[in-house]
Amino acid sequence: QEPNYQAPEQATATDFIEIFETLSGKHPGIRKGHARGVCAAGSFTPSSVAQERYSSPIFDTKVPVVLRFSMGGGNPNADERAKAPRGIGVQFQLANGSLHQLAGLTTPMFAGKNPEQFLGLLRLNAQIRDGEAPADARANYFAANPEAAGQGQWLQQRNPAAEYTSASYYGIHTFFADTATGKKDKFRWQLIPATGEVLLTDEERETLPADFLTDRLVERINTDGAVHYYLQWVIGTDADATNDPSVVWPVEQREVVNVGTLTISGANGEQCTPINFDPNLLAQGVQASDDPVLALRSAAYAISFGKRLSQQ
Ligand code: HEM
Repeated sequence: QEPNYQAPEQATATDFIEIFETLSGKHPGIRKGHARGVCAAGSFTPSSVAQERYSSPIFDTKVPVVLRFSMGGGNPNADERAKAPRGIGVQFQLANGSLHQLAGLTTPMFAGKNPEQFLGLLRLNAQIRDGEAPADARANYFAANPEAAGQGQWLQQRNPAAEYTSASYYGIHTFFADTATGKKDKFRWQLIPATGEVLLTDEERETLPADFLTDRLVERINTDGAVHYYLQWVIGTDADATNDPSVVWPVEQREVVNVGTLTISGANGEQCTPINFDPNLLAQGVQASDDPVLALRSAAYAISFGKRLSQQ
């Protein structure tokens, strides 16, 4: 039978949990995605611009945050020198007792316009690895599913960041925020390191060990005391897609609102271990868009969380 290199018609959360295990093996008690990572903690200080413009309690006052930096994929020993996506999870612990969460990547786009395209790519990667499909099947897949190709191209075009704290992170999906005047802003969030992006040199990519990011994170905080990121909301126009995470908005031509500063002052503890960084856990005043990838994530994270807590 001819192998099928097309995107599947359907993609469920369980399909993803299965393909992550096929690609990365069974790792009981560990996250099924972004398996390798490190906790961090700090605070979020809202900007006065955000306080005036938005009604959400996210911006009421300075709040504690718990974070996790990670390598994409289900391998708990993932090579940190790889030109692969990295992630950040952030939990804002609001004064009113509610939570707000972010989970973003170091790429400004996702590998697919919908879960089906992403699942098809992951399944094909497994087939190619196992010799069940020729390596050039990926080019055929991208010809039929061009939206799945952009993230890999973007990653190949640059070295990964030198530290977890010298990378920008992107929310990728579209969200909506209630303004103080009763309107809605359509936005995508991004976290920009205050001291700028720093990438690995080619030499470092050859000489560093496969695990260096946690050491560098701990050293950075010990040396500098704290690390700062600007949390920015890029405001979309009617021209910008709300439901397609493979498309990057033209940020240079858009209004960018500095909504606050994220400060990281500790790392390598256990604070993030009990957290499921579900990106649909949003504080009052912020809503998810109709992005089908965002919608699917909650179920996948819940399955992974349940398995992790029950040592599966
Ligand atoms: C169909 C699409 C996706 C699936 C099936 C998926 C699945 C998963 C799973 C199962 C986990 C582990 C969750 C846990 O055990 O706590 C995870 C973690 C993560 N994902 Fe996704 N994901 C998808 C898309 C995305 C996208 C679009 C982003 C970024 C915008 C993203 C960012 C992250 C991050 C940062 C983590 C690590 C969270 C942590 O540190 O606990 N994922 N993903």
